Amino acid sequence: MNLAVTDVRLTPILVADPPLLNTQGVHQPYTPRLIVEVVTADGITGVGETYGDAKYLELARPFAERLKGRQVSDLNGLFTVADQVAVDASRVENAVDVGGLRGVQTADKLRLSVVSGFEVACLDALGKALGLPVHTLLGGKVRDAVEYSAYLFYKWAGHPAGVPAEKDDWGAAVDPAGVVEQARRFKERYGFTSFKLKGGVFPPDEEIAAVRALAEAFPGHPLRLDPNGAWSVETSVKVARELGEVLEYLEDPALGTPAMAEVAERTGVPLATNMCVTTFAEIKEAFTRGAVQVVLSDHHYWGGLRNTQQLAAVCRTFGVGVSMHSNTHLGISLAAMTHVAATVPDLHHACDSHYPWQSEDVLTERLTFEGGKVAVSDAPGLGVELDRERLAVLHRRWLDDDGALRDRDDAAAMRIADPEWVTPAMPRW
Ligand SMILES: O=C([O-])C(=O)C[C@H](O)[C@@H](O)C(=O)[O-]
Ligand SMILES: [Mg+2]
Repeated sequence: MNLAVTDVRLTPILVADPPLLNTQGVHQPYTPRLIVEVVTADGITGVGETYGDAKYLELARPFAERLKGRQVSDLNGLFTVADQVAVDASRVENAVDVGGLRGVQTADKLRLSVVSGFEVACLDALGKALGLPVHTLLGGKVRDAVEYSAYLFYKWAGHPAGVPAEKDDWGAAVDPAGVVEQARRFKERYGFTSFKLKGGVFPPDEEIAAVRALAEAFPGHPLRLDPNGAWSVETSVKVARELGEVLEYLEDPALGTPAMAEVAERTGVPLATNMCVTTFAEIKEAFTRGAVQVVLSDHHYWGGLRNTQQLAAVCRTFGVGVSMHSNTHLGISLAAMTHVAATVPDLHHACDSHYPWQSEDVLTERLTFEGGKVAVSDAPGLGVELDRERLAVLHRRWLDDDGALRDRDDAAAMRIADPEWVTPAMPRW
């Protein structure tokens, strides 16, 4: 068996995205992703996926060159390769990514996001070479299916008139009734029983009303609200007190560890985060101050599946829960999340996934949710197959773009509907 990497293919693509609202603005009609393929000397191809914005591509290209000749089994070596890839200082100057939706932005974190795409591709190739599923390479699954939550968004029925976009059949959701209707559809279509509402879009009282409406429509179902740090400590405390009884947890109500610690202390409502703890370096302060009770790992920016397992071990040590965060992603990443989540013993919260919002994929067969769960594949590797024709179509879209969509910019998309829109200063409320 020859596990040497002989070729690496990087394919940036643009995938359709509905007009989902968040505190920064609204999703653009197409969003960038990067598909990574690693080919071994034996002709086995492994696939991975990560962010596709220009700054990730810039790093992925020299990374791919350095990977050639290395073994797909040399997973630790991926971090050595990452250290050799220079990050342009201007890429980390703003200190936050996508207006903070992915937490702090550092050179290391950019590198880790790139590593994750290659790590998943190497694990897929290694698993195919050995005839073993990725979860076995990670030590073995402890469950046969992974539970996901419905990721509810306030949304418009369509992107602004005149903007080229794909249509979606979810309709609008801009008030409590719309949110409940969306949740019903999520339940009907996928069987989800946990619901997360992306907040920070409307004044807190409107979002409180939406969560109350969900609690009434789905009694006993776990509910979460995530305003992406849009609230002050006082507002967070008020919302936490009003919704404490019905929330499984409140996600990133306020920005930063000190603010989160104060909210946690004053309310006792469990707080989750994918914003204030996004790197190992941020753990110590947050955990010792009791600022977060659940860390939402994202294998993309934590540096892959094995780093996610390490994060889970640290969380376990401190008695902090762990679950999975999601940005827009395709089936390769859902498969990767499912494999790693299957190996985490104490996963007590349904994971987040944007996947139901993605009508397009690069797989021959979409992954499916049954009863809100994705079955853990026992096929070699990730258990997914790339659809080259679809990949080519979505890559063509990326090639044809003038650059406006190659970097995610929710504020720019919002300005098309509202030319006065400026990214809100935080806290917004
Ligand atoms: O849980 C979160 O904070 C996210 O999923 C961040 C995402 O960027 C989400 O807000 C989005 O896609 O609008
Ligand atoms: Mg979040």
